[in-house]
Amino acid sequence: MSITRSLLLEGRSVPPNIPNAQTILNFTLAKKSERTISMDKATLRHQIKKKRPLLSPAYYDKANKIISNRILNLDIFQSAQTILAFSAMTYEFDSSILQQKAYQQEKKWLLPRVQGKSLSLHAVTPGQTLELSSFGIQEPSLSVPTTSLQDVDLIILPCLSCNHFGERLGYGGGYYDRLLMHYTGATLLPYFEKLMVEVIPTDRYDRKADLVVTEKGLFSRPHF
Ligand SMILES: Nc1nc2c(c(=O)[nH]1)N(C=O)[C@@H](CNc1ccc(C(=O)N[C@@H](CCC(=O)O)C(=O)O)cc1)CN2
Ligand SMILES: Nc1ncnc2c1ncn2[C@@H]1O[C@H](COP(=O)(O)OP(=O)(O)OP(=O)(O)O)[C@@H](O)[C@H]1O
Repeated sequence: MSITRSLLLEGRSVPPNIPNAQTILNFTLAKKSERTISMDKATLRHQIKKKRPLLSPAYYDKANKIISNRILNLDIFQSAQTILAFSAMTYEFDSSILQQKAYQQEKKWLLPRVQGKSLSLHAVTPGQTLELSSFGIQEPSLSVPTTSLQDVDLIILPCLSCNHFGERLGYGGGYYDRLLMHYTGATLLPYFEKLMVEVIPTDRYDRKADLVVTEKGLFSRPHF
């Protein structure tokens, strides 16, 4: 029985400023489950990081080429004028083939730079020198002009793992979750089938990618 109900049954008045016991319980359960989700994410990150080096360089190379070709054929890529991609770390999808094509088609190619808790978006030109960040990522230097998120037509997302529904697991910084909160355009998630899982732990901030592109095919998220 709730505290409120037992107070009422006893004929006592309920102080208006004390939260209902059920509310407190719900809050506690919600908090707990957020902690559980975050622990599940950490466990999955650990598992995937252990698995990545076991796959052959030939697998990554072949899958990367197939995925790149699939993306080059997509309307969403062909029509995008301004694309936000990322500089690949080891075992990540490498978008170099797409970048070359984008320049040939006079598209703007943006790379993110970590700025505290957020990402600034910089338009990089062919051959431009990048800087190694503290996370070990090649980033544009601060002096490279920034572009507003509103001008981005397509975001190519990085991940450590994902599923065919477009749910992604990143490195745990929450950078893309925060960025995507302010973005309404298209998102693509290129990834390797062998590092994907069926269930990705997600919290209320996680947003699904519109389209997952793997060496096996294209997977778009159901709209319901
Ligand atoms: N290529 C790439 N760039 C990106 C991201 C990403 O996931 N991939 N990010 C996505 O948000 C942002 C940077 N966020 C990051 C947050 C944490 C770690 C991290 O913990 N790195 C490990 C080592 C990584 C590895 O396994 O090689 C570390 O520093 O110990 C990396 C990136 C912006 N740029
Ligand atoms: N918009 C937001 N506002 C507040 N907290 C957020 C927001 N987005 C994510 N977070 C929090 O940031 C933390 C890291 O999030 P999460 O583990 O999902 O990162 P990730 O998706 O793996 O990383 P990334 O987005 O950088 O690839 C979580 O505690 C999450 O709840």
